[in-house]
Amino acid sequence: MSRQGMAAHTQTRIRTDRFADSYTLLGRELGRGKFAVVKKCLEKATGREFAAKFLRKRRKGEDCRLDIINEIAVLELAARSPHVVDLHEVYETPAEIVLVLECAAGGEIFQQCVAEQDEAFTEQDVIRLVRQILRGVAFLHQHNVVHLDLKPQNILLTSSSPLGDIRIVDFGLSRRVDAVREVREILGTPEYVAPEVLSYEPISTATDMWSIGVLTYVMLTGESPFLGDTKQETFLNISQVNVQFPPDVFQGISDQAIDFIRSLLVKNPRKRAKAEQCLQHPWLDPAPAPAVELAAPAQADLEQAPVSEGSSGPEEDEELVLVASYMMPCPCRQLRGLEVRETELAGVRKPFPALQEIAQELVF
Ligand SMILES: Nc1ncnc2c1ncn2[C@@H]1O[C@H](COP(=O)(O)OP(=O)(O)OP(=O)(O)O)[C@@H](O)[C@H]1O
Repeated sequence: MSRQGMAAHTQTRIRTDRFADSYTLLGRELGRGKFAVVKKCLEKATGREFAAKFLRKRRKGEDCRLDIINEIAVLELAARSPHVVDLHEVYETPAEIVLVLECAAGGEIFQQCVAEQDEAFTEQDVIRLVRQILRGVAFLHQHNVVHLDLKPQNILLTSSSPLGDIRIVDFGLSRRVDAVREVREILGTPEYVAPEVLSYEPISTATDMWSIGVLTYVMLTGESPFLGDTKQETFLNISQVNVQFPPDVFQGISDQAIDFIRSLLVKNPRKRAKAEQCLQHPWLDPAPAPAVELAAPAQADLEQAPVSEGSSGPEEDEELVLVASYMMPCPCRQLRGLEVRETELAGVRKPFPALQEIAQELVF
């Protein structure tokens, strides 16, 4: 893998004492990727729960320690964003590096993306969560870092019921964009990669924005817009921007949501909306209601205002106000599980696959 755009240093002290002396592993795995397994653990000294990500240093016969150092450096840089998972500690053994991360107990948003109607996200949920994803990604982009693997499996929740807040994870493919001149290999997960990645054109912050367009489509409908029966079909759909918004699939979803997705699924990266612009899209940032004279609330009322369980700070308080201004009901999943839609692309595109069918592989 190209090392262009990768950080070579970290600030976190890398501990070489035994992880097991300070942490107890709990229960089953939280998840796994190609070269890592993530397990819940308890810090003995504090009783706090964390997620330990055990990363193999040797992969396919190659020493990949520097890839992990880059992942750590990006997590350090993003420590000030509340929407990126926190890095607590790092351990190293001869074979592995262990990242002790904040535990995002609500799991992957993927579960809700493919859930039945009752448990699936409503449009209001998606608005709140996409706003948080954009804030996290805008933070990275302001620091010239691209994630390059944004997909529902890498967007976690602090809690699932009640629906908590977003934590972005897996910075294994992240790069500094100012240092990347060309990409010699195709990075990312097939369904979410941008056309420029497939045509070996330069990657940029816009590459993540494409993935956010795909992600939003999946969060709202449970369907993957470009997924074909084969990787080749998926790539063809992406490079031709073969995207449909069938009325049955989008029943009950606002036109503004579709407009938002369209602003991101644009072939020319320069014409794609940027993270900061997206945050101002009317779908996410409705124009303020005409000024109405409201009686100022009494101080006592302010002090007793209820706090949302999913709230993690002043930013979420602001969101409560915005969410309250969206009153449109949205039965996003009315047609979930019914027939596959018939479109011109019926032979090419297929509905979102079941969890176990997802190939979480890199493309080379
Ligand atoms: N901090 C966390 N809290 C809870 N679960 C987590 C956390 N970090 C990762 N996971 C779970 O573990 C899975 C794998 O983690 P991650 O994507 O970081 O591994 P990876 O090996 O880098 O993956 P990939 O092969 O897709 O690049 C995630 O999809 C998620 O389900």
